[in-house]
Amino acid sequence: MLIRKKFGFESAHIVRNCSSDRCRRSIHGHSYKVEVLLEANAFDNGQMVYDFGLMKGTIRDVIDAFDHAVTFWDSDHEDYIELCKQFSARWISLPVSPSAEQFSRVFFVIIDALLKQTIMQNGEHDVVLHSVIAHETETGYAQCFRADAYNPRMGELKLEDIVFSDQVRAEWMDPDMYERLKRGESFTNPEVTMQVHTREDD
Ligand SMILES: Nc1nc2c(c(=O)[nH]1)N=C([C@H](O)[C@H](O)COP(=O)(O)OP(=O)(O)OP(=O)(O)O)CN2
Repeated sequence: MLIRKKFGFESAHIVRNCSSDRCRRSIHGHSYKVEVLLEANAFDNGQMVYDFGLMKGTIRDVIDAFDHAVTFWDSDHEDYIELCKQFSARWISLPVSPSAEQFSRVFFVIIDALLKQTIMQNGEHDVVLHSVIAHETETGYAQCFRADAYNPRMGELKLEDIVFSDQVRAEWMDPDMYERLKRGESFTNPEVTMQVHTREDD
């Protein structure tokens, strides 16, 4: 069975070398929607694949990192990268260009690692990431499946090559979360989560 949880963030970028002129050489922003699809063949103690509330921990933090941030390709012009860092406290550097396709791959690789390193507490069974959908606009989206995430022909995505600015990390529940993820440390789920409403929950 599949479950799907939707998140949102507002972010700015340029996508170099694409066909759309407005997109390739002008900084512009989108109200992104990201759908995270999880899969399992059995239920937890609450007869769920995975409690939606649990997805509002590290998974939400990683997606929210991109909110009110500028995301750039680390192969972009060095002057542009320098200006992004100088004039935006919140920035993310990616080893790939920030197209909808690459956003969906970036989220897949990070969330996949998070899930693999999460110690479940409520009888969850073999919960795996099925896919990630990144909606760039109301009409355009990309969906990344496992084979896409780890496909070197689409660009190699290593956790250590994705860099979050100091301000982004400072706003996480655990500012050390991404460093812990890269070190392969475990994340233990809370036994109970407290309800915190977000726009997407309404
Ligand atoms: N396959 C992709 N195509 C395009 C991407 C992308 O990430 N993957 N990105 C862009 C630009 O970022 C652009 O801003 C969005 O393009 P588009 O969908 O054409 O945007 P509109 O605002 O014009 O959307 P409409 O709903 O069609 O008005 C370009 N292409």
